[in-house]
Amino acid sequence: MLHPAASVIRNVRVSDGSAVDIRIADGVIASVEPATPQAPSADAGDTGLEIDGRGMLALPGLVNAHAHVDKSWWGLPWQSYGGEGGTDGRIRHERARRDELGIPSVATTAHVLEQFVRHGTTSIRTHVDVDLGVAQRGIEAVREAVAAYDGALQVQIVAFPQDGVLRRPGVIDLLDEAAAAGADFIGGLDPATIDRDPVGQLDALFRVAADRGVGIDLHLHDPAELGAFQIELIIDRTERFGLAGRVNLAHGFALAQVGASHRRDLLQAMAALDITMTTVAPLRLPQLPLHELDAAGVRFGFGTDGIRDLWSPYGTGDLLGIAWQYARSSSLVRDDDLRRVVDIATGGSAPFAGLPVGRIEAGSRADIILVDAENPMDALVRTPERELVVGNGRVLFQR
Ligand SMILES: O=c1cc[nH]c(=O)[nH]1
Repeated sequence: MLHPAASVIRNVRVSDGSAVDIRIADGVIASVEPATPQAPSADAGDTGLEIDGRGMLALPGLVNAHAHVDKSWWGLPWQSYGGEGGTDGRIRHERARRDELGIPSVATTAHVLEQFVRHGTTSIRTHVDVDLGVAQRGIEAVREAVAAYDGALQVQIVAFPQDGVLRRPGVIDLLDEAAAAGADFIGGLDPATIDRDPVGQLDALFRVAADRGVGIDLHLHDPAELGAFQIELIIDRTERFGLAGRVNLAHGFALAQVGASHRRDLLQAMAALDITMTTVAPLRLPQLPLHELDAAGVRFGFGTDGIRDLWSPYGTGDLLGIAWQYARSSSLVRDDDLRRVVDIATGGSAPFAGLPVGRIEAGSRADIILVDAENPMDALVRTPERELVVGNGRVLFQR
């Protein structure tokens, strides 16, 4: 894939409203200077493209902190959902149909990455199914699809036991193998309702993570008190296995469903161990409360979840759209809150994803998007098209 380098993006506005030129060298922002009237040359020259930003708003690249890039049918004809509901119903549907669709594959993963990129995502944490059917095949396909970006797209891999851990003997060994082979995290899934053995699943996962020196990023859909009980088990093990700062709770619906005082206790304990969260801002459920997470110091990021896959046909790959959904369904209207949501979406509070914080400032990785918007709040509430997407100083998409 040809992604030409950019040497300067002239005449863009940054979040304080000032007009600047952003100079880029070796994938990094070299300087942010007051805009000069100079006309850009269309020629890439030796150092890279000079791009006219036409007064648009520059934001750091979006961070998609919870994705499933391995399991989409994007690029294939429409696939009608024919499975049952619920987590286990969707798992069975996926396993019944993925082989006939050639999932996982490099080609379908490449389609998903392309959708993320054209919507401004430059960093991704993706869960990738590891189970008795596909073993490490999904991870291999994802690595190959990502390699086409030659470092312009940052991707972390979570080896994800979508089909369960203890109920499928052999899966824990596959997770161990994935961790030994370089997966950044191992995942887990509803230890109580999928394996029906929360202590057993969590002990097994924490042992592998501690032995292999990787983190844990665990899907927890289980609701209310059942979910909260498992969060307590996770907190306890994070401390005992010495994994502070390396554990993420994906979804964690329970946190928004238990009573305020129980939530406060959980958040305090999570913050003390830097247990982070990712949310896909589910429409039908209460959102993670922004002010309470911020007050406790629990960092969180947004994700798209899987898009157009055998779990659900929904999803466009627009992470800013997920941030919009979160803000809107949390009834956030004040500028400070809207700015904070944009800050989270652009990675301001997601270094937990092991990714550099996105900033439009000298020294930051040159992950930059341009949108035709007045300011970050306007960009969030209108989610305008992404006009330009630059990753690691290279032009990944231009409208
Ligand atoms: O467990 C889950 C949840 C959403 N999407 C998935 O692929 N798996």
